[in-house]
Amino acid sequence: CPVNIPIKNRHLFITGGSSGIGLALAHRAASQGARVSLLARSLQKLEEARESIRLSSRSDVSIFAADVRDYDVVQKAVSDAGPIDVLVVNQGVFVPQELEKQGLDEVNFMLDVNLMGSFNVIKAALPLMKQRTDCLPASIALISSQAGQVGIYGYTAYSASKFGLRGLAEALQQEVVADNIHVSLVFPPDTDTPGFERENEVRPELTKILAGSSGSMKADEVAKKALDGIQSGSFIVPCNFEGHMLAIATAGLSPQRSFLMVAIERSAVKSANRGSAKGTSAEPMEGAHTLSDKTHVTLG
Ligand SMILES: NC(=O)C1=CN([C@@H]2O[C@H](COP(=O)(O)OP(=O)(O)OC[C@H]3O[C@@H](n4cnc5c(N)ncnc54)[C@H](OP(=O)(O)O)[C@@H]3O)[C@@H](O)[C@H]2O)C=CC1
Ligand SMILES: CCCCCCCCCCCCCCCC(=O)[C@@H](N)CO
Repeated sequence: CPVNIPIKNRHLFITGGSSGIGLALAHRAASQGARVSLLARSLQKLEEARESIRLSSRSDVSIFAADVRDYDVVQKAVSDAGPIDVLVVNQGVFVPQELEKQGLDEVNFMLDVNLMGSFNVIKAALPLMKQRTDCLPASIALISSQAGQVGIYGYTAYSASKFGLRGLAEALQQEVVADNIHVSLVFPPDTDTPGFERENEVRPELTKILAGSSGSMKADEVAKKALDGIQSGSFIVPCNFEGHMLAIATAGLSPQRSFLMVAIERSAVKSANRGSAKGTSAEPMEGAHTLSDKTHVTLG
C-alpha cells in the first residue's frame, strides 16, 4: 500500500547536490522545510549552491566536500552530517563514446562514481538510518537514467553503471523494508544540466538521436517528479510519458506500489503471451508457469 514519507523538518542528504538535478532537488526540499545536506567534490561549487539555496529559501544547508569513490571520506561526511531520513544518491558522470574507442580508464571512472560510489554512500548511511528514533518511514533514492532501463549506443559503461543501480535497488529494498526504509529508482530522460551541456559537446550523433527520442526535461521538472516519487515511496519513478512506457516495458519483478500498474503490467504480459502463442494451441508454452487460470508467464 502507498506510504507517505514526509520531508518537512527531516534530514535530506543529497550526493551531487551542487549542480543540476541534485541542486534542483536541494532547492525544492529546502523550500518544503527539509534540513538539507549536500555532498560533492568541489567546495567552491558547494558554497555557491549553499548561497543560492540560502537566497531562495532562506534556509541553511550543510555542505561536505568528498569524493564518493573514497569510502572513508564519505563515511566521515555522513557521520558528521548526522542521521539521515532521506538519502538521495544522485552523483553521476557520463562520458558517451563507442566502447571500441573508449579507454578503460573512462569505463572504470563511470562505474566507480555511478555504481561503486553509490555503494559507498549507502553503506555509510544505512547504519544510522536504521537507528533513527522517529517511527516515520525513511527513503533511499537512487537517481538512475532511462539509459538504465534501455541500453543506448555510446552508453555501454554508463548504461552498465545505471543498470547496476537497478539490481542494487531491488535487492536492497528487500533488506531494508523491515526497517520502514523505502527505495526509489528515478529514471530521468535527457535533462538540462551543466553535466548535460558538457556531454552534448562530445556525444556521438546516434546517441543524441536515440536519447533524444525520449525528449528532454528541465532539472527542476525532474526534481519535482523525483521528490513526489520519494515522498510516495514509489520504487520506480518515471519522469515523463516515454519514461512511463519504458517502466512498463522493463517492469521485471520490481515492487509495484499501485494496483493500476499491476493491472497494466498483467495486461501487457497477457497480450505479449497471446502474441507469441498465436497460431499455437491455447496450451501454455513449454516452460510456461501458470500464475492463474488466466495468465501464463514464460520464465527463461
Ligand atoms: N543530465 C542528464 O541528461 C541526466 C542525468 N541523469 C543522472 O542524474 C544525476 C545528476 O546528473 P546532472 O545533474 O546532469 O549532473 P551534473 O554534472 O550537473 O552534476 C553532477 C553532480 O555530481 C557531483 N559529482 C560528480 N562526481 C562526483 C564524485 N566522484 N563524488 C562526489 N560528487 C560527485 C558533481 O559535483 P563535483 O563535480 O564537484 O563532485 C555535481 O554536484 C547523475 O546520476 C546522472 O547520471 C540521468 C538522466 C539524465
Ligand atoms: C516503449 C518505450 C517507448 C519510449 C522509447 C524510448 C527510447 C529510449 C530512450 C533512452 C533515453 C536515454 C536518456 C539518457 C539520459 C542520460 O542519462 C544522459 N543524458 C546522461 O546523463
